[in-house]
Amino acid sequence: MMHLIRCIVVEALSGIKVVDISTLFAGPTAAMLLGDFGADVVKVEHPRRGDPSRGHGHAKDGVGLWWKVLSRNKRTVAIDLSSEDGQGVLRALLAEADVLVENFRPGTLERWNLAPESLLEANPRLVISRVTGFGQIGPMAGEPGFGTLAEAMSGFASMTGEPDGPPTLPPLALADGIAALACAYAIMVALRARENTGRGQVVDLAIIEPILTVLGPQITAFQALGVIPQRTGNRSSNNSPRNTYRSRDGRWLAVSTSAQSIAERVMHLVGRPELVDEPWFSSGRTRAEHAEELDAAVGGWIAERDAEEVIAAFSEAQAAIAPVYDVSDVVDDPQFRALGTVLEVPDEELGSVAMQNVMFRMSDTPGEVRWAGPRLGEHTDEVLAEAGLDAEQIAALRDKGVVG
Ligand SMILES: CC(C)(COP(=O)(O)OP(=O)(O)OC[C@H]1O[C@@H](n2cnc3c(N)ncnc32)[C@H](O)[C@@H]1OP(=O)(O)O)[C@@H](O)C(=O)NCCC(=O)NCCSC(=O)C(=O)O
Repeated sequence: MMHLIRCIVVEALSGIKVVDISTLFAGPTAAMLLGDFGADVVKVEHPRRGDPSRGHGHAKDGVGLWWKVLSRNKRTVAIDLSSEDGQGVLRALLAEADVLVENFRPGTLERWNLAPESLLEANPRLVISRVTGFGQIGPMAGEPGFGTLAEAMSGFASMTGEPDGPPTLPPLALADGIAALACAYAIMVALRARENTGRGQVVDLAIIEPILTVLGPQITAFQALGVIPQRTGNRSSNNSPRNTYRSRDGRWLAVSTSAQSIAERVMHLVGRPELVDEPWFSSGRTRAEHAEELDAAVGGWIAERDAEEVIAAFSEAQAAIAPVYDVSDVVDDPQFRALGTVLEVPDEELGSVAMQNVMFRMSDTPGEVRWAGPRLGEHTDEVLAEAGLDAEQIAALRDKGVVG
């Protein structure tokens, strides 16, 4: 019997149907993370404009590459949600759905007669995840939001960069990515709650909040001690040596000594064991006050050796070091290769497309990238038929421009 069950349940989230009407990155990434583990994700796009992420970043042969990653494992349906007919089609899709992911500004779903209360009335088991910049309540609720604004408002940018330089934004959608992870987590929590209560619910996820979790104890330290984190470049206020250092052959290497044991091994390795006996060496925070001296010791030692020699010596000493990679190194790296991190996914439009694999390995119900982002409206007929519309109804909606 056990054997039979294991054969049938191959994917962790099979049987979970997700309707993703969100755009750009935070909401769609959350839906992608569910699709990676077997949820049936139906991505809804505007019939004429498509998702804006199709046009973001690099394109090959006119095909957006980010889209290929973001919409992997999803089926795509084009529905104009601003039309009454389109709203009816969405309601039909939601009748059998477990999860709705949306990221319109508060008020937009309501304006489209798709208020969460009415969706829950029709399907009380639905989990509705609302991703916004600032949340559903409060003075900024109605404002358009981007991850960039969250990186600014959370305190992240104020503590990032060189001490004498400007506040620094990351060159990627960092707060969106963090919000996406939180959103996927929130949905799993709500699905688990539904097992207890039998009811779905609304999740209010503001992009400005999950990044605070990553920022750690900054609020706690401020309230307790008045500490305001300052920009420290590559240094950390929590430990030292912690920096990037240049080897003799011109490569950059990153060292961290968050653990006391590692800090001690590093100083023995670089020939400065006496520093370990300094009273200030006994904690990361007090080591950080001596970053100048510690960086000079480690940086000087590394500068006299080639990177390969440095890495081998750190490994031998069981100290922590990593080369600073760019993506060309990532796709070539034996560790990532051993993990199967980089994947080639067959694709009708591009032949094949490389991307990062699912985020972690599971021994019994592993995730899988089954296909890359589909064409606009590729699965409209199939998905609407499953929702109970016949071919004539679909053709009529297509003629009106409601679906594509
Ligand atoms: C992304 C936004 C700033 C876009 O703001 P607005 O353009 O004012 O849109 P609204 O939310 O009010 O939604 C209405 C618009 O949705 C568009 N839209 C999208 N899909 C559809 C479909 N399927 N049907 C009809 N309309 C659609 C359409 O253009 C509507 O405009 P009309 O036709 O005029 O009605 C906002 O949605 C927002 O703050 N979202 C929450 C935070 C978020 O997820 N931000 C992006 C993260 S990515 C990021 O940070 C980054 O890229 O950087």
